[in-house]
Amino acid sequence: MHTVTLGPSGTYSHRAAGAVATDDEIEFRESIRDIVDAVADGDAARGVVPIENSIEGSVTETLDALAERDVAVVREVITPIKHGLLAQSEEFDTVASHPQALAQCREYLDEHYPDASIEAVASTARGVELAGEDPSVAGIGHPDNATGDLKVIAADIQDRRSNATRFFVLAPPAARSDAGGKSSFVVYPGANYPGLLLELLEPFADRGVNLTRVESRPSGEHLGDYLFHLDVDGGLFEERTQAALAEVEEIAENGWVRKLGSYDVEHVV
Ligand SMILES: O=C(O)C(=O)C[C@]1(C(=O)O)C=C[C@@H](O)C=C1
Repeated sequence: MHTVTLGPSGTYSHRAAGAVATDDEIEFRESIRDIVDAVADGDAARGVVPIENSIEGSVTETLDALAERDVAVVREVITPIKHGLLAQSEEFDTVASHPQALAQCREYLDEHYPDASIEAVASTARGVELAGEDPSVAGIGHPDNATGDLKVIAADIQDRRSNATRFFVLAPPAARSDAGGKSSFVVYPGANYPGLLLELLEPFADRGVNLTRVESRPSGEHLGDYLFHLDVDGGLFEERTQAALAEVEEIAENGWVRKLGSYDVEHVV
């Protein structure tokens, strides 16, 4: 079975997927939700999705899909993101890319192309594809995608030198593991009272388990109702992580806790 990730060929997700699969094992999907669904439904052995960027923050589509579908996180892949501006010539009036990439280059675009129209498309590679078909369009994406008539008009255009994205490698629930240096959970407390969030975090602090990310997302039930995504520096094989989680499960007894799994981190270029 295949590994699915965001297409077409040449996305940053595709590059990250190279850490877990060879090119002939990779299949492309048009949206993050399609990738999570393919893994949850057993149509793919692995899925690779972006979760967080150092400039733009969380990829909310991923967070929401992970809260809704039962999949395991089995690895984290971190890759540097160095964007190029790719076009047939400097005579373009539209810049097309994935919303995350456009946001990561916002200051550059405001300074150098203040009059350009901005077009959000499904992935960076899709924006570059449009630039290849239409001389009035430039795409933002990895410079290796400058093939055919496309040139790299500018390199390293992200607003910070160190731009990096974390990706999760997803697998069907049966592949969930307690082994690994990090773990991720989604908690829906099903309650709202003063100090609730503090209560949810204290079990980790009490045992010296470092929290590496806390993110709240609307539950979708009603305004002001949230679920929380937690990443911790600790594996579920560790007694301290299990004990902290057991306390969290008690606090969330009117809601639910999803263990996404424990995993190791890999840096790839
Ligand atoms: O469009 C792509 O190339 C993707 O793989 C998506 C994505 C993202 O959603 O964050 C991945 C890495 C970069 O941060 C920009 C875009």
